[in-house]
Amino acid sequence: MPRDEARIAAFDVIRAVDERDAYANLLLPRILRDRGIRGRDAALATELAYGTLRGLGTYDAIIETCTDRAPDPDVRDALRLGAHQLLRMRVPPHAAVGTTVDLVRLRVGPGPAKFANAVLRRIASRTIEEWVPIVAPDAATDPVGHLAVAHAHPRWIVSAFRDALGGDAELPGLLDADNARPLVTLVARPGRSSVKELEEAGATPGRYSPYAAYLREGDPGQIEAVADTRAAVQDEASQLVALALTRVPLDDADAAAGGERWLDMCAGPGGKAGLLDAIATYGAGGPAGFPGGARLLAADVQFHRARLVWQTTRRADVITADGTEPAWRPGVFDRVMLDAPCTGLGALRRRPEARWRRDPSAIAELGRLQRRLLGAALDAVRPGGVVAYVTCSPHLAETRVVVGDVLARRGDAEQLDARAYLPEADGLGDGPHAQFWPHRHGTDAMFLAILRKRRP
Ligand SMILES: C[S@@+](CC[C@H](N)C(=O)[O-])C[C@H]1O[C@@H](n2cnc3c(N)ncnc32)[C@H](O)[C@@H]1O
Repeated sequence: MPRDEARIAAFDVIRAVDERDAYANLLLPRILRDRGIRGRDAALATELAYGTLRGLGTYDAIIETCTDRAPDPDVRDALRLGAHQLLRMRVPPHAAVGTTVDLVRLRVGPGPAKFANAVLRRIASRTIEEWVPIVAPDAATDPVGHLAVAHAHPRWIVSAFRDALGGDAELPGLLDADNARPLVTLVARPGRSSVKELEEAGATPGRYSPYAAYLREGDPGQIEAVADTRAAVQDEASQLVALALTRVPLDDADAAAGGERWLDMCAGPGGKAGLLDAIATYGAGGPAGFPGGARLLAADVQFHRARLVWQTTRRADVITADGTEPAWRPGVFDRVMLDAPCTGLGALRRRPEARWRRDPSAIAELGRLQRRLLGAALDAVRPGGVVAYVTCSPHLAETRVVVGDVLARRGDAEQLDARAYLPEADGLGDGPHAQFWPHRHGTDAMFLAILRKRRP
């Protein structure tokens, strides 16, 4: 019988994530390439690995109900993989059970295979709709706990999303959007590529960003414009927050004199810097857009991430520097992008295991760093200049609270209505900040606040 390469690959990825904190989105492509797994088998391995990792919380609750002793970690990983096939994929039960038992026999041994067989049969006795009321807290008395198990998210993340959304109504939609594979979105960097060029390579125009194109199938790395950094993979909200910064008018004498100076303070790996570099050089390409002729300095505290920025930009100056101990003179920049280090809770759909790894205790420390960086960004910008504070997280403690605290502490900045610079998108919230959402916009949950430094 031929070896079930797709399931073996998925199992090996799940084991590596569990055992040594590997990143599935880095490891899986390597395993597929090294083992020559392509086409439908590669697609199956991806769905098995990513789907299982996303659903861990739900599957573990069900496995616990179906066992009288805790399984060894390798057996538990196989049971999780089997549970995903039984409960969320259209794999016939006999095939899901049989292939998982074979996998346990191959990778662990014959004794555990018998045990796995018994547990999987119990799991297969109910559908996911029947299991959830059994293993999840009651929805009426503990709605957050219920959603956490039903939609496979840690409870603290569901709570944080509920706070950021301001209620329960949209929560199931948001959690479902996190569980779906995101579209691959490309950016055609203006002056260097065009949406038309990406369309010719098989993509379709994006919904919001004038530079976006969706790639429904195929490897983006094979597209010529992507291979030579004229285009790139970039979430549409990421494109829009960078564009928004360049749209804020600086209608005063300082801006008119000579070209503008821009700073991207936390630039690695260079998604936003790549777009800002192209707009700085060639202009935004639209009637109201920035006309070009600016100079971008891109910095990151980590050398290897600064290197990635250097590889993806053309004209920008790129340095390794700590934004909290600036390597630049204060008050010299017209526009500053601060895409702050954050929990990344807005991009959970991209990294299947990330939700189970994030630790709420990191928020306090990140919050201190975010406040210091935002203070430093305001120091770096000249009076009349603007700062974009961006996070790929909707968590209030990383977004509104940080901006509110920094504004309250210093009297030299005011918040603009960021939504005014994002006319393409609605549903961005009550302002003055803008909050994108996966379930509303099909983008990451990106947050943008725009601050203007007051004149003395
Ligand atoms: C959210 S990522 C930026 C993503 C990037 N703007 C993009 O679009 O590709 C945050 C970055 O901040 C960097 N960073 C963290 N602390 C920093 C500091 N004190 N100064 C400068 N960069 C820092 C991290 O190395 C990381 O690359």
